[in-house]
Amino acid sequence: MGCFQTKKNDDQKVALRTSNNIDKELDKNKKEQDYETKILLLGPGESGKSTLFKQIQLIQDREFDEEYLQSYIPLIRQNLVSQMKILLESSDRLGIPIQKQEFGNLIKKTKKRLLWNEEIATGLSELWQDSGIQKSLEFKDKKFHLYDSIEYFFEEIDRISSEFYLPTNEDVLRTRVKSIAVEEAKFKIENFVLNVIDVGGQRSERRKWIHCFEEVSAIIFCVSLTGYHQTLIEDNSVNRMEEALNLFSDICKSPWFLNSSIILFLNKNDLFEEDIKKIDLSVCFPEYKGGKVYENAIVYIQEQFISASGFKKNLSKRNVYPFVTCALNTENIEFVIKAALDTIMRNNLKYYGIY
Ligand SMILES: Nc1nc2c(ncn2[C@@H]2O[C@H](COP(=O)(O)OP(=O)(O)OP(=O)(O)O)[C@@H](O)[C@H]2O)c(=O)[nH]1
Ligand SMILES: [Mg+2]
Repeated sequence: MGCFQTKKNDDQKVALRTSNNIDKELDKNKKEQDYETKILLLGPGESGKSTLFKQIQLIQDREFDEEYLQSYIPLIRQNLVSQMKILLESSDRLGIPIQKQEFGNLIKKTKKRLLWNEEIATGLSELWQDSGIQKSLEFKDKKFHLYDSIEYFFEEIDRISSEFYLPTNEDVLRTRVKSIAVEEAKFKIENFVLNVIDVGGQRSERRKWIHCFEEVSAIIFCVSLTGYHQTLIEDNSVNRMEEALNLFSDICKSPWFLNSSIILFLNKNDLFEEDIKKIDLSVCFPEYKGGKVYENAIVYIQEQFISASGFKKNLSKRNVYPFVTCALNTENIEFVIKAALDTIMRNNLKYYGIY
């Protein structure tokens, strides 16, 4: 017993000494040099990677410039049109009648981007209030999928329709544009120079991922917490969280990332907090018995991802570093990004033999 006790104390002393040395090295690095790191944002479609990319830009610059904000006007208006089209087509399929049929037909027929004008804005606003459309909304996620922020944008449609409209930061963060190209940018946050790479997460986009796999310091793997009750856009027989778990497992086991820190962002916490009150996590994990209790559900999901990583607790040198995030919340993201950067730097010092 005594012997074990002494051994444990020795281990603790070594761990403490190593940790203190790393702290000193971090302080030294912080004072002396910029620290370059390559961060790859991975995860399935709609998990929040591009939103995070925009937030990192915002953390660096503190605001988006006017030209950038303006570039979002057509995208936001197109989000409104495309989502109304889905609502109208779904109402037809569900046999739910719409009052404003004529304008509805015009929206359903649009193939290309609509030229935005007052008539379109008023028509969309009236359609949104149509009792048929409101009824169809009740079937969201069960019979069809809509962008997460579409309710927010429809509620703001008067502001968005104004000829003087300039999107806010929140509008930009909430806009949905599916990534179909790899986007790469350098950011400076404190004394870190981050080379951040954002890729498309839908299945058809993942073949491009391998081109970014070399010399990655860290992966930030994004998962939408709401995926537990949603299916994929690409294949509506597959649950989103199951897809995320499989993908995460492949990434953690990949020989490309043996020296990379694996940071997990359990994202869309704001939506999850609401959803978990209504939909039990057991719809995705039948063995889950924690009920509709937020804390139980988060812990359970986190455990599933740690287990999928294959990193054995106390046996493996590798860890998953999980964070619960809301990518729309700049303060939250600034906090977790800085914590993640600290983790990445500590791991790099360990891997490259400084400690
Ligand atoms: N409410 C809420 N919405 C979020 C959050 N994170 C992202 N979104 C929204 O979710 C949608 C999808 O986010 P994206 O950042 O485009 O997702 P992505 O992972 O880049 O998707 P792909 O490019 O298809 O791989 C956008 O409309 C975002 O505004 C979040 O934490 N909360
Ligand atoms: Mg994207």
